[in-house]
Amino acid sequence: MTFLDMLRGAERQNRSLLCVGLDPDPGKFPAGMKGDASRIYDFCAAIVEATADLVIAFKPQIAYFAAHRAEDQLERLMAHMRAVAPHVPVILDAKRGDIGSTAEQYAIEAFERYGADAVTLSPFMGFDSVQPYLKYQGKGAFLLCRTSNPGGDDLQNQHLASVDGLPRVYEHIARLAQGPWNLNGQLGLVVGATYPAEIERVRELAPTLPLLIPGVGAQGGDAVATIRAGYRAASGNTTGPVIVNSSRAVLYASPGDDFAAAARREAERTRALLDSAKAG
Ligand SMILES: O=c1ccn([C@@H]2O[C@H](COP(=O)(O)O)[C@@H](O)[C@H]2O)c(=O)[nH]1
Repeated sequence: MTFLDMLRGAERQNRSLLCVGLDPDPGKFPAGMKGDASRIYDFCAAIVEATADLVIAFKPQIAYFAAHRAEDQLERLMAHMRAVAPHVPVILDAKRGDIGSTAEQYAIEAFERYGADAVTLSPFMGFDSVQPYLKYQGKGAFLLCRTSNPGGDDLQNQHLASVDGLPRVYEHIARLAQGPWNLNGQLGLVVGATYPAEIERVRELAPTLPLLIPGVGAQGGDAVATIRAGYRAASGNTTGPVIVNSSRAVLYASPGDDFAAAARREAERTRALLDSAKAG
């Protein structure tokens, strides 16, 4: 089954557009675990178990594991997600981007070592830096397009004088991903919930691509505006799904031992908000 099939299946089965991001920070764990990096797996596994029926995807952010020498815990977590939620795709947020030979190694890391269904990539180094990931049939690759941080303006919002129509960089990325770069229909785009107008523009330029949209919750992105800008009711397989990520707001909904139950409540609340915005 391809990443896109899984995504559509999880959206249907869990009636959700919410992706729970797994950004484990031991400094924010509840009292019994606080500061203990050896409990990263336990913390994330509890979140996964509490939200497995509420999400369209999970998105572990690799930096939060690597920074604590916890790659082995990420491997265990990937296996756990497969066991607890086999219908939910996992997007490894790695933001890789390097020359082809190195990209081949990063692709092995994402798809063979961790068994991810999709990965996030920087398109900055061009198509040959993306191509190695596309050799993995059915796997997804999300290119950073219009990111959620204010500094995204520094490059992504600049005009490209060398391209017809003087598009902004993020518009050019969207066109490449919808068109010539998308050899086997594996590409998607990352667009920040903090910029609904740009989500709308990207949706216009890339109508069939899945959009991974971080920035609701802790970054203050507007969930309702996000859905209005990026969600289009499905017509067959030609409409690109939207995947709205929230990490810290879900993970740290309570500082106490009830963190998993609180995460579930926050995930339910966000899922309902996204769902209600589809109607409006
Ligand atoms: O443009 C981007 C691309 C990726 N991210 C990642 O998403 C989560 C957001 O976490 P929150 O706690 O919900 O703010 C995090 O892993 C980022 O690395 C992003 O925020 N913006």
